[in-house]
Amino acid sequence: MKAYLVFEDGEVFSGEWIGSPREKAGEVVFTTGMTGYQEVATDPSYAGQIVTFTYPLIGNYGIIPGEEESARPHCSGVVISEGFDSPGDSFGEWLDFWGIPGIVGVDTRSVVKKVRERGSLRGLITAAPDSALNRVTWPDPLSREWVDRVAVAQPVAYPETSSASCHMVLVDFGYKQSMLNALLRRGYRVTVVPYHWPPEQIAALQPDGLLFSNGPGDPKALTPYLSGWVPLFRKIPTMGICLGHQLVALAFGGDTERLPYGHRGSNHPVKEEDTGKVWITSQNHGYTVKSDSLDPAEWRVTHRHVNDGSVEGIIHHSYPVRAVQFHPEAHPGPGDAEELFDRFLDTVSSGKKVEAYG
Ligand SMILES: NC(=O)CC[C@H](N)C(=O)O
Repeated sequence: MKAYLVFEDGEVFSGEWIGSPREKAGEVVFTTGMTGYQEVATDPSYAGQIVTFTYPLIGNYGIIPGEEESARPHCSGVVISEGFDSPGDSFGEWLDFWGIPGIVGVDTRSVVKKVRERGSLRGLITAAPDSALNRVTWPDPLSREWVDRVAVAQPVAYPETSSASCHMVLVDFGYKQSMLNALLRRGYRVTVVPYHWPPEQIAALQPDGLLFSNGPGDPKALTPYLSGWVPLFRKIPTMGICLGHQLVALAFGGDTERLPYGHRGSNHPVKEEDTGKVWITSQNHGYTVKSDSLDPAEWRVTHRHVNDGSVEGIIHHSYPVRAVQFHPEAHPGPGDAEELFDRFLDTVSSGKKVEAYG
């Protein structure tokens, strides 16, 4: 069956259907990872987005149980150059099962060039391109609906029973499984809590540390939930990742803005300002913390993107709070930055002050 990717400016790309035969709209983004299509599709941060894979062959190693980043795929659709379906564990059948449409056989280089030149654009995967733009309702990234769709509604404890003395609270905006795994692997007991819980309710759990998770949409959609966090940040070692990083900055009066077309992929170079070391990082974000929006008397920028100089990491001078825009848990992508968990958790377990883990 023919499928079409219709951009909001009217340009149409054609291909063949893959996955579920239903029309869906979303922000068209691209990811440059060479592998990891299953992790990308199940990363809750992609909710509301149509993901274009720049790697030309997708589906070639099937679906691998246990590699999901959450219980199901969340993206609105996928755009693929060449698809490969291995019988029995086919990416296309898996997308179909979960109701996600896709288009294959597309000139993805041209799609990516368009998004890079025009900036972030919305699009629609459809079988009827002619009247498509008249009937579409575009998803609103400033809606909290995206986070509500993917985040927990009730607290969940991991493992179910644990004698671990160190307790981490993961404030959930749509966390990736590998973020939770990174904590469990290091022997922590973790409670995942809904993002809308007031800080006092979270403090009552007596966490030794807080992790603010990744998540979909515009961080400013969450600003009503950020008041009251700063006093907690003063006392409890906290790390923010991706959306969590943006929210930590907003909670302290910083500002965020949209990048022209985002950073998504497993090959983003990030420089650690202190050491000059460059890590190759896994990324998936469309927004960024504005460089000059944080008070330098309070904050130091620890990491910057090598390509565009955007802020990739921050640390507070006196509170035990740090945050990174990239994904130290990787999945998909290289583990260069994984040591950040160890630095953070060192501080959590020893009660050391922030200076020790910069
Ligand atoms: N992976 C994430 O947490 C993404 C954060 C935010 N939704 C952005 O696109 O910038």
